[in-house]
Amino acid sequence: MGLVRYSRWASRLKTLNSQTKPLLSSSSSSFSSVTTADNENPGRPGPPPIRVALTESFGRGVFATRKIETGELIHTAKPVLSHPSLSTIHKVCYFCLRKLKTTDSSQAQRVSFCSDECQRETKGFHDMEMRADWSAYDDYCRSRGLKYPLLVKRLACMAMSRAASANLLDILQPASLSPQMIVEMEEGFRLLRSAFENSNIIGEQMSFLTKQWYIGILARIRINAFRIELVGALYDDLLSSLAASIESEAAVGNAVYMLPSFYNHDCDPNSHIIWIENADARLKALRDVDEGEELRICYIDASMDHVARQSFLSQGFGFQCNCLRCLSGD
Ligand SMILES: C[S@@+](CC[C@H](N)C(=O)[O-])C[C@H]1O[C@@H](n2cnc3c(N)ncnc32)[C@H](O)[C@@H]1O
Repeated sequence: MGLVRYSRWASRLKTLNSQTKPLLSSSSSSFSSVTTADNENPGRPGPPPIRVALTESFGRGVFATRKIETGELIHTAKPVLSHPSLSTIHKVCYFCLRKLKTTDSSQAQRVSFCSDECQRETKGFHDMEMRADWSAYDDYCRSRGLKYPLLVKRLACMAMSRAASANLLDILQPASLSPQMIVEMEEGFRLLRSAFENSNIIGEQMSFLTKQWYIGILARIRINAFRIELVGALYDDLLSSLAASIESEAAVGNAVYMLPSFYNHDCDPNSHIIWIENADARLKALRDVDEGEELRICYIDASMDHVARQSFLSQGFGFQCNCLRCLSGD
């Protein structure tokens, strides 16, 4: 998924499903780190004004539980899984993806952190990562231009060090995969497993690491991972008014979130997701949203024409877009 760069359609997605039964409450403990200002108690964070419920035709979606105003911060979210791109790995914090102020060329082979806090957060799984030789796995990703296997590697290390459950992503919708995609993933699985085996990590710690697990995680990451492009703090106010039409810098990495993964796509979205300085996501309203209206973001560059958008969504995410803009042929 990527930043929204374009939005011009008038909203017609009104009052969808205001009676729907919530599947997940936004204050649920499984969505730690989701915060917003409470209008009745200014200055005090309250539960965000959203709920996850079934939509009429796109599975689960996110709905406003009250009127939300243009530019309002709906909620923030911390990633449950993140990894820098291989090209930025020595330029950004290995945990939060914040750009590092200085990079020490004598330490070019080592990853760095922006703070002691980020280093502490990674302690368990980073120690596990350091025990194995990842050169063959990283070469496999680099030579094929793959980024998602890096997230699988990190989740595997988190699960082995008990920093996260191996089932962490089970709640997310998986992509349907073609037999050819599965064959291509098998090579990655073999390399991941042998990196652990060669570092003498064996037994119970590795019992979850089956081919089925590896493919299941990649299937979920394929639909739910976000490509992180940082816009920088100075852009925040501008973004509220210009609806994300500002070009951001190249991706610093990829990440998976829980609540943002339930936002459906629209080629004329009423909300968007942005990253200011690190992988902490901010979901903001692009226009006024009524209570009960579904909140949707744009997964791709909305300035593309109809054919290009459908092709991107079909090839990248495996679905045909049925938003109002596409249905109108625009
Ligand atoms: C990131 S998930 C969004 C949450 C998902 N609906 C769920 O139940 O978990 C993306 C998936 O939602 C569905 N979807 C989202 N936006 C859609 C759209 N505009 N048209 C058709 N299907 C859509 C597709 O199945 C897509 O693969």
